[in-house]
Amino acid sequence: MSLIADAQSADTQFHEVPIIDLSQLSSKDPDARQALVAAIREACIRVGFFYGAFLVSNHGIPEETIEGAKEAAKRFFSLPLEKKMEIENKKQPNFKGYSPLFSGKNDPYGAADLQEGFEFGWEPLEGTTDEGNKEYDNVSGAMAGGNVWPSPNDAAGFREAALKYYYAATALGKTMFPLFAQAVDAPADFFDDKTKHSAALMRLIHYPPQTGDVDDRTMGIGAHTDWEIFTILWQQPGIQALQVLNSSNEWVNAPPIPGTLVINIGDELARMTNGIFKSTVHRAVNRSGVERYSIPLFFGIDFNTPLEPIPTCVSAERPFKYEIITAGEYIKSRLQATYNH
Ligand SMILES: O=C(O)CCC(=O)C(=O)O
Ligand SMILES: [Fe+2]
Repeated sequence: MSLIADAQSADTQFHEVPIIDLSQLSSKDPDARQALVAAIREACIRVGFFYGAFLVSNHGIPEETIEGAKEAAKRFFSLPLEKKMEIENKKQPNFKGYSPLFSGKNDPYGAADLQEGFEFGWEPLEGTTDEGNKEYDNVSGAMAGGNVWPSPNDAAGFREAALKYYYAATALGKTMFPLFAQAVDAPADFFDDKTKHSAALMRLIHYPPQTGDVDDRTMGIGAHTDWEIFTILWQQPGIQALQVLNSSNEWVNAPPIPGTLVINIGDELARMTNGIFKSTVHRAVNRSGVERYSIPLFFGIDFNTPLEPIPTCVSAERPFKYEIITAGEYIKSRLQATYNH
């Protein structure tokens, strides 16, 4: 069946987030590849979220890299507020840096978010090679501007640990673009010329425990969709916080599952697929009584690239329904709406 016919006949109800085994991510076996592409297509049409499971192989983000980033985040967030505010995101043209508690409001109809975060994009790390990213250009367009970091005197090793995770997660992400392309019947290399510069933004998030006398409306992150092509999310083991909205407006829990990462579609890919792939609403609330950390990597197409339709996703009966703007213009407008509320 064609992609559009598949999308029209799909049952878009779900009561759990599907698990897809990505161990065969780089397999050259055509049958294994086809099965994987079909599973991704089905999950992205129906749910917009899946757990990428790595039952046989590791996902390429070593446990010590995850642990290093989480520990670095812990140390950074425990700094005095005035230190963190020196690199406040609102002082930067592209909202990189630190966002304090209640500074973001992801759900315009909800309360401000009970979380603090630190956001950054690609930059080289001395003494390592990151071959895929040599052409990176962060000087032009809507998202121009580099990263800001806490002083090494305050947060020794923070930048190194954060960038190490970033490289591992973007390397994994690069292997996923061909899958998403094939899942919409586009050539496997469809995203290659649109992802030369790693327009991936990584966020370290700290959710204080939300206990006692708290407003029911308060969320760690209010109901929202992500903005890029897809997100790779690491969530702290053992704590239920993330929830995904189904088409009956019920919140479906997406607890952490060991050996998996959560992968979800963002608005850029929903737009490029003309709504065939879902950018699904989700939220997180930490009522566990203990601190929670999570690390999303939001992997978009290059900021100066327009969000144009993928040809297989439009037809005479299904014309493109979005205004064409660049990825950078889109991301910048979402950042402004979230932090200048
Ligand atoms: O912390 C989580 O589990 C979700 C975070 C999230 O949805 C986001 O930052 O966009
Ligand atoms: Fe999100």
